[in-house]
Amino acid sequence: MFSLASGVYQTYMAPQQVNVLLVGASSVGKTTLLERIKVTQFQKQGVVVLDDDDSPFLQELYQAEAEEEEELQESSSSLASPLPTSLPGRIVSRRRVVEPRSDESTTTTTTTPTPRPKKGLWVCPSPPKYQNTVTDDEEDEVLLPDQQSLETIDIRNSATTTTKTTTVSPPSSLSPPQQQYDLKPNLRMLPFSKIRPTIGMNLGQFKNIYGAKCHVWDVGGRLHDLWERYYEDCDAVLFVYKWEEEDVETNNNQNKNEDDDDRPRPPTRQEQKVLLQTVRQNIPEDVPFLIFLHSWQSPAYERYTNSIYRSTEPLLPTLPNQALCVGNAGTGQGVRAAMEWLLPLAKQQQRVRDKLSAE
Ligand SMILES: Nc1nc2c(ncn2[C@@H]2O[C@H](COP(=O)(O)OP(=O)(O)OP(=O)(O)O)[C@@H](O)[C@H]2O)c(=O)[nH]1
Ligand SMILES: [Mg+2]
Repeated sequence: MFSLASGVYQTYMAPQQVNVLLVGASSVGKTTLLERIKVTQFQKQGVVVLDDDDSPFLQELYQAEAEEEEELQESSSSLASPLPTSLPGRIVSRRRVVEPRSDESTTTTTTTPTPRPKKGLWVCPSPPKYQNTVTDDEEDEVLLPDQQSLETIDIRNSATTTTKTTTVSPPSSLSPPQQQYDLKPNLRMLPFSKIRPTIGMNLGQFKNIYGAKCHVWDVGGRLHDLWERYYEDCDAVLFVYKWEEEDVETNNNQNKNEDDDDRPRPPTRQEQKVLLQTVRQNIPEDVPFLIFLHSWQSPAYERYTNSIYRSTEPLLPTLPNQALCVGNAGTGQGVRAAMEWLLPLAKQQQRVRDKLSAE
């Protein structure tokens, strides 16, 4: 009887499981991003994925795009006009955006008609709610800091070899000093010094983010030959691309952290692009694909957002389920926005796939 009940639960009521493949070159901050996701406050309910051009949220995006273009025009005449500092993350996607549930403050209707983006790309500023919005008190999906664990699986031998390392709550003096975004109450991210190069794979398991049980596979950059083992089973891809103003070829020495001798040198733009193309070519178009432009210079990041988009134009989305998001794993900037784009869409696409295969 129990097995019948659990079968019914698994089939009809259990949250959908979404497998997210987290890849990118070595030392670009994938594991740091995973650690950030662990301490980020996400919504538990699902959000609705919309295609509808007339949604209030989209109207808001169009408005933001129009304002940004105006700003750009102004800034071309006066050079030093920084972007507003209130945008913790941005998403550019070709087609879909996520519509928060109606109780969210972002669904404000605009009375005046707003022009559409001219570039054919949607620039999505994170709604104001992303600014340190720690509102949900329920804390059941992420382990407390002193229980945090990083499950490392050695994929070179087989998936059966599993080692588990337990990490301890970091002393406050070690935590990154910058402003933190969307941090869960009473949690702190693992300090950078505790994040070591990944030899194998780290698995992050989340009980409920946007109504989905989420598994994040963080696969080490130096083992990129083995990434293909994961392509078939993933429902979404999070590709971390480290963005810097200058290519590392010209400032490699500045990039090297002290006591990081076991780390490979940071990848060049060209190396990252080749990797990105390789992964992109192997992932079907219907699988949501988010490029997370990881900008380490968080405080100056708002000032550079536009130049980031311009200098990374070849990365801009060309496929329907692809998006580009600028963020920072160290501070959490843009992380919530990225997951809010990725997970609901992954859930939706998974349902479409299941339906098609059942027919
Ligand atoms: N200042 C700063 N440093 C960061 C940030 N993210 C990562 N780092 C540093 O970069 C190092 C490498 O980050 P990881 O997350 O281990 O990189 P990775 O992509 O997982 O690398 P592999 O596991 O080798 O593939 C960390 O130990 C940090 O010291 C960031 O947002 N800001
Ligand atoms: Mg790693």
